[in-house]
Amino acid sequence: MPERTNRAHAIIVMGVSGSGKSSIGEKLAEALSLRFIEGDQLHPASNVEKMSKGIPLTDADRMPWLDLIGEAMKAALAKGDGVIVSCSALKRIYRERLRVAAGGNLFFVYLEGSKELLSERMGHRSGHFMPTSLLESQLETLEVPTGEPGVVTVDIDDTIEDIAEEARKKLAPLGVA
Ligand SMILES: Nc1ncnc2c1ncn2[C@@H]1O[C@H](COP(=O)(O)OP(=O)(O)O)[C@@H](O)[C@H]1O
Ligand SMILES: O=C(O)[C@H](O)[C@@H](O)[C@H](O)[C@H](O)COP(=O)(O)O
Repeated sequence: MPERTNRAHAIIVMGVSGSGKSSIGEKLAEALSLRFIEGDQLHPASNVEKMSKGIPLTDADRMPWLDLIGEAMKAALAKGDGVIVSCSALKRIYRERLRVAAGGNLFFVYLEGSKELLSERMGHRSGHFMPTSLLESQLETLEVPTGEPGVVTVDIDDTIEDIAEEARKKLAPLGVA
C-alpha cells in the first residue's frame, strides 16, 4: 500500500479506451492542482500506427510505452511534484511495472463502465486514432484492478465533473488530497 504522507503522489487514471481517462484525468488534475500528462502522447509512433489500423498492441509493444510513462512519473516525483497520467494500464503486470517506476508512490483511479457506454463514448469522439473496433480486445485484455493496493474504482455513468469529484473523495482517505 502506498504510504500515507503529505509528499507528492503520482496518480494514474486507467481503464479501456473511451472510459474517460483524458477527460477525468484533466478534471482531477485541476481539482488537485497537479500536472496532467496525456499518456497517449508518449506512445511510440509504431504503436499509434498499429492502433490506427485496428491492430491491438502486444505486451512487447506496450512495455517501452509504459517505461516512458514510468520515467515521466519518476521525473516529476524527483522534483517533488505530484502528477496525474492517463494510461490504460490494462494488465496487472503493467501496473506493477508502473508502481516500481514510481517507487511505490502510485495510486490508480480505475474508470469502470459497461461495454455499451464505452462504445457509445468512443463512437462520439472524432479525430482520435483509436477505432471503436479495438474495444473488444481492450476489454479482453483488461485485468480489473479492484482490490489491488492504492486503487480506487469509479463508475463512469455520470458527468465528467461528478466522476472526478467521486475519484477525489475516494483518494482522500488514502492520503491523496
Ligand atoms: N462522463 C462523461 N460523460 C460524457 N462524455 C464523456 C464522459 N467521459 C468522457 N466522455 C467523452 O467520451 C469520449 C472518450 O473520453 P476520453 O476522455 O477520450 O476517454 P479515454 O481517454 O479513456 O479514451 C470523449 O469524446 C469524451 O469527451
Ligand atoms: O494499451 C493499449 O492498448 C493502448 O494504450 C490503449 O489502451 C489506449 O487506450 C490507446 O492509447 C488509445 O487511446 P484512448 O484510451 O485515449 O482511446
